[in-house]
Amino acid sequence: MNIHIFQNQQELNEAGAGIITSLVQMQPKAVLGLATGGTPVGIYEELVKAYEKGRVSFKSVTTFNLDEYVGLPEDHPESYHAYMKHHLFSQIDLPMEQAHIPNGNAPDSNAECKRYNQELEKVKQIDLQILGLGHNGHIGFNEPDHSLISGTHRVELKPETREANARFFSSIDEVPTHALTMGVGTILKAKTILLIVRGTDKAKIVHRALTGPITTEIPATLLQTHPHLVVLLDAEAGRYFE
Ligand SMILES: O=P(O)(O)OC[C@H]1O[C@](O)(CO)[C@@H](O)[C@@H]1O
Repeated sequence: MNIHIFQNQQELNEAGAGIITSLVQMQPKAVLGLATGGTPVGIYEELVKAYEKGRVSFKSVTTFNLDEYVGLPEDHPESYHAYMKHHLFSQIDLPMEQAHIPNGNAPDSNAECKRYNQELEKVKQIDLQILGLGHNGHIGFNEPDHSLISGTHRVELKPETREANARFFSSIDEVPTHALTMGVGTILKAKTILLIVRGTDKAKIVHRALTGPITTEIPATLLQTHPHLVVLLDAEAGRYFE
């Protein structure tokens, strides 16, 4: 595991975008696993800048998003479809048929999860999986539980996750109760995982996740088993590592 701690957000964003850009430059057909939420926004901004400067092209890249809310229309501003379009896809040359996001509005969630798993199986491996971290240790929307599911599945969001994400909605009642998420098995199969964590409020959980006993009650602890885990922390999130 490689842990890097940055003194400011810009340095972290540039480092994160630099890792992704270098990969795509070396491997134009790279498969990227993408995350949403507040954490990767600055990194996506830097990726767009790199694209605009002609330093990288995404025309042969394939992407798979980690998750999507169940029941939010795709054009709802807080759907992860809308998020990806806004922060990245509309600003780069990635062909949309190469971008995959679970369909949270599919009439049959199980069939949709199966379809997503089949799409994932068509690519041999995700080359680089970007991950944020939930306050309760979730990765993707794999919430703490007695056991975890390997492939894409439907989950009920924990109250603390809905509370944390309520900041993006006008009230907590609008936060969906369920989501579709890639499973931990798929996440751990990625060749490299790039975990990004920011803020004092995540300092304890990221330290616990990366240094404490492995347990499904803190899904991110499973990342300790990954052979190529790169962790980017801001100084606030990294305070217990110093
Ligand atoms: O980056 P945030 O908004 O703190 O969210 C943490 C994680 O939880 C999620 O909202 C659930 O997947 C992710 O989008 C994010 O990586």
